[in-house]
Order: sequence, then structure tokens, then C-alpha cells
Amino acid sequence: MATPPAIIWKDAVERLLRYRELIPRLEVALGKFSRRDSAELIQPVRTTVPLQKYNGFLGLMPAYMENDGVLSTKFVCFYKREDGSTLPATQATVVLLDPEYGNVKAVMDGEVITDMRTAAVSAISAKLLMRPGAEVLAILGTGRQALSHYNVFTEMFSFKEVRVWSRTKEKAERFRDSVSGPVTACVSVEEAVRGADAIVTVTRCTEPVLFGQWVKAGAHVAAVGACRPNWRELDDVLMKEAVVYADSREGAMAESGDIVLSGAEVFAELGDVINGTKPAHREKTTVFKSLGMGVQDAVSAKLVFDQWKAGHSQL
Ligand SMILES: NC(=O)C1=CN([C@@H]2O[C@H](COP(=O)(O)OP(=O)(O)OC[C@H]3O[C@@H](n4cnc5c(N)ncnc54)[C@H](O)[C@@H]3O)[C@@H](O)[C@H]2O)C=CC1
Ligand SMILES: O=C([O-])C1=[NH+]CCC1
Repeated sequence: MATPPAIIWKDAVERLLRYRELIPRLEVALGKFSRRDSAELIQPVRTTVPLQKYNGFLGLMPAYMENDGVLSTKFVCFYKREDGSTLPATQATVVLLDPEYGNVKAVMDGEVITDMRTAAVSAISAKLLMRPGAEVLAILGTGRQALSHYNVFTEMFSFKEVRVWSRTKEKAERFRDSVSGPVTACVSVEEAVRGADAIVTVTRCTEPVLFGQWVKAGAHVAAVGACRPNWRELDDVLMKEAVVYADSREGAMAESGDIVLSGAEVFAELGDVINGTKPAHREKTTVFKSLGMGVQDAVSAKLVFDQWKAGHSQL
């Protein structure tokens, strides 16, 4: 009989997941995903169930990596919360299964995984697409993803200046005061992004907040919010001027308002660049449209579970 699943909650995930181990594994997984070899990796586009009464969605995100023996699914609920709401915008749980027996091996907190793997993939996009010598990073939004993006971008790159913008100055200042490094709290998006070499958009907005006219030619934008086909963060000018990359082409065509509504073309997936089958246009303005993929959760969950098991076998 199968042993009961391990329950690995937030504190443990926080302790066990490290960017330095996560990032190389995500790079390998993104490359595998873009090869579309179903003997290696299967990951359908997220199934989304609208929770109309609550202005939210349940996303089901399964992934199977046969050669790695990893089978998982994430349940993620995300909401368009009203201003001032104290309810969480995103809640997630990852379930790891044994692909041979079908039993659940572990149930783990998915919030830390979602925060970290999303930021890690944006950092991979910057590693591949940002101009060398980038000096200024701008972050739009000051929530959970803003913090994880701040952490990994400042760990991986040496920016001379980091700017943040939120809809109120107080929120931008609170974010500035909560992190250890120097941050400029900006009162307008324009002030935050003018001259920036890298821009991260991590807002819950549904209308464009970042306009192409403010974006420096050759900048790299990691666009993380607006994960519904009728939600936007970036305007048409930026979407049409930039070379657009995505984590999953199918995901982007189905779920990204910035792509669907602007009519912009997805030039390549990050995995195509990793595999060397599509170029990284570092010299041009680039947008990485992130939607999030089950395989990113699968890789993270395996890493957490392996470390958790190693810790428990020593007890
Ligand atoms: N691409 C991916 O893989 C993932 C994307 N997301 C998306 O990333 C975004 C940020 O997520 P979290 O940081 O977890 O949310 P959060 O609720 O912690 O932070 C959201 C930020 O957006 C700001 N905001 C809310 N409404 C806004 C508006 N109308 N205009 C401008 N700013 C607004 C809030 O003040 C806050 O600073 C959300 O859209 C979420 O759905 C979340 C997880 C994974
Ligand atoms: O990949 C993910 O977990 C999500 N993408 C959009 C909201 C949550």
C-alpha cells in the first residue's frame, strides 16, 4: 500500500527552494518543452474554470516528464481583487504523484513555488534577451511577484539603480523600505521606466499600464501579469515594436490579452533560444510574455520533494 503523502508547507518550501538550484533546472525544462517531444514532456495549456461570483479563476496545470519520472499538477486560483481587498490575489497548491502507481507522493504549498519559479523564468528571459551592461531595472507593481522578481534580479545581475512604481506612493515606499538594497520609489510609470534597460510588469491591471513611447529602444520587458485573453499590461505600440518571446506559444495565444488583442506575433519561446533554434535579439526591444507553465511547477516541486526526502532520511 502506498505511504501517505508528505505535506510540505510554506515555511519548508521557502527553506528548500533556492534560485541557484532552480534556475538551471528550469532552463533544461524550458528547452525540453520547446522540443515538443511527447515521449519526453507533456504539458497541455492550462485548463481554466471561471469563478464568476468571486471574479476569479481556477487554473489546473498538469505536467508529465517521463524520463525524469515527474508527474504533477498545480491548482491555482487567481482573482481580480477590488482595491482595498484584503483577500489574496493568488493561492496555489502543487500535488506531486508517482507516475507508475498513480498515488500522491506530496502535497505542497504552491505560493512560494509560483512566486519563485515565475521570477526565475523572468530572470532567465533577461539572461537571454537583455542587453549586456544593463544598469537600470524598473519594477511595476509591489506585490508578491514584485518581491520575488526583485530578489532574483538583484541576485543575478548588477543593476546600478532599481526603481519601483505602485499606484500609490505609500505602497512604492513600503516596498522600498522592505528590501535590503537601494530602491527608488517612483510616483509615475513614466518616471520608473524612462531609460530603464529592464522592465518587469507584475501588476493585477487589466488595461495597459506600460506604454511603448516611454520604453527605451533595446530594453527588455518581462511581462508577468495580465494572464487572461482580455487583460492587458502593455500597449499596442510596445507589443508591435518589440520582438515578442513567450514561455509557451500555445499558452500565449490562448491566454495573453497583450498578444491576442494587439495582434503581435510570438517570435519564439524561451526554450527555442535555449535550444539554439531561434535567435536572441538582444540588440532590439524585447518582450517576454510570461503566462506560467505546469512544467515550471513540476521541476520546482521535484526539487522541493527531493530535498525534503534527503532531510527526512537523515532523521
Ligand atoms: N506569469 C505567471 O506565471 C504568473 C503571473 N501572475 C500574475 O502576476 C500578477 C502579480 O501577481 P502577485 O504579485 O501575486 O499579485 P499581488 O496582488 O501580490 O500584487 C499585485 C500588484 O498589482 C497592483 N495592482 C493591482 N491592480 C492594479 C491596477 N489596476 N493597476 C496597476 N497596479 C495594480 C497591486 O497594488 C500590487 O502591487 C497578477 O496579475 C498575477 O495573476 C501570478 C503568478 C504567476
Ligand atoms: O502560472 C501561474 O501559476 C499563474 N499564471 C497566472 C496566474 C497564476
